[in-house]
Amino acid sequence: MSGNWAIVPVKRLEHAKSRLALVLDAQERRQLVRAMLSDVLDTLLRVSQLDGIVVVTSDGEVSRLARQAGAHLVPDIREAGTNEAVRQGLAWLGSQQNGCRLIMPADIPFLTPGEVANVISSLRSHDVALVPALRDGGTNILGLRCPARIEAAFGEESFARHLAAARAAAITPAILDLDGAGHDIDVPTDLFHSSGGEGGARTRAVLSQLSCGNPVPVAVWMNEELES
Ligand SMILES: Nc1nc2c(ncn2[C@@H]2O[C@H](COP(=O)(O)OP(=O)(O)OP(=O)(O)O)[C@@H](O)[C@H]2O)c(=O)[nH]1
Ligand SMILES: O=C(O)[C@H](O)COP(=O)(O)O
Repeated sequence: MSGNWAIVPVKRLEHAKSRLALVLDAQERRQLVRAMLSDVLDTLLRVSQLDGIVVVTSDGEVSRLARQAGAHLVPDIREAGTNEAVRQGLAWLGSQQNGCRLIMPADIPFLTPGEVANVISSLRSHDVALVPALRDGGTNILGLRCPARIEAAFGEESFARHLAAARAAAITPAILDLDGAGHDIDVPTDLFHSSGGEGGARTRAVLSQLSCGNPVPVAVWMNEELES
């Protein structure tokens, strides 16, 4: 056993992707979150260096998806945001002296098995690994070698916060700029920038359907955005 685990916090579907409400209705947002989560779990299952995946959620549908994918479920009894959910996942795994924890949001569908393996490898020589979001100052993967020496600080500009926390602990983090893992889908323009490469089959299918099946709202938004 490697002691390497992934932790994926997922909020209730009815609250997910609120920043996409401008262009996608509730059903479309649910459909997109399900596709992205399924792509992330499929990718993680293909990483032989991982012992398992923990999904932290209070949503019944997400729980079913996670179980079908072979993930371990931790009920989110607090529903108090990403960092509290991560803490519940870390607590369930318990502290250990070997291995690592890879913490990531459910909205990075273009993640690849090779990228995950690279993050795990980097934690052989670093206590912390960070994969920045390509666009918004977020952290798309927080890697922690066990026992963890810094805490999750997800949220606005989280990459800078994780960097500062590492430095405060006299840690030089590994920083991995990754095309797949770095692309999260949060705001409407992210819907149009699906990166090339492998991964994200379900998400790409949903995105193409949304752009084909619902051109008006998105086109109107994009047009207004481009004109503003
Ligand atoms: N279990 C759990 N996961 C959460 C919670 N809040 C956020 N998350 C998850 O943490 C990750 C980052 O979440 P956010 O970016 O804040 O939420 P989002 O649904 O992706 O997007 P917005 O609603 O537009 O902010 C995503 O995987 C979320 O599903 C929570 O209270 N509980
Ligand atoms: O850095 C973070 O908080 C997570 O990656 C989520 O960021 P997001 O709100 O940009 O999805």
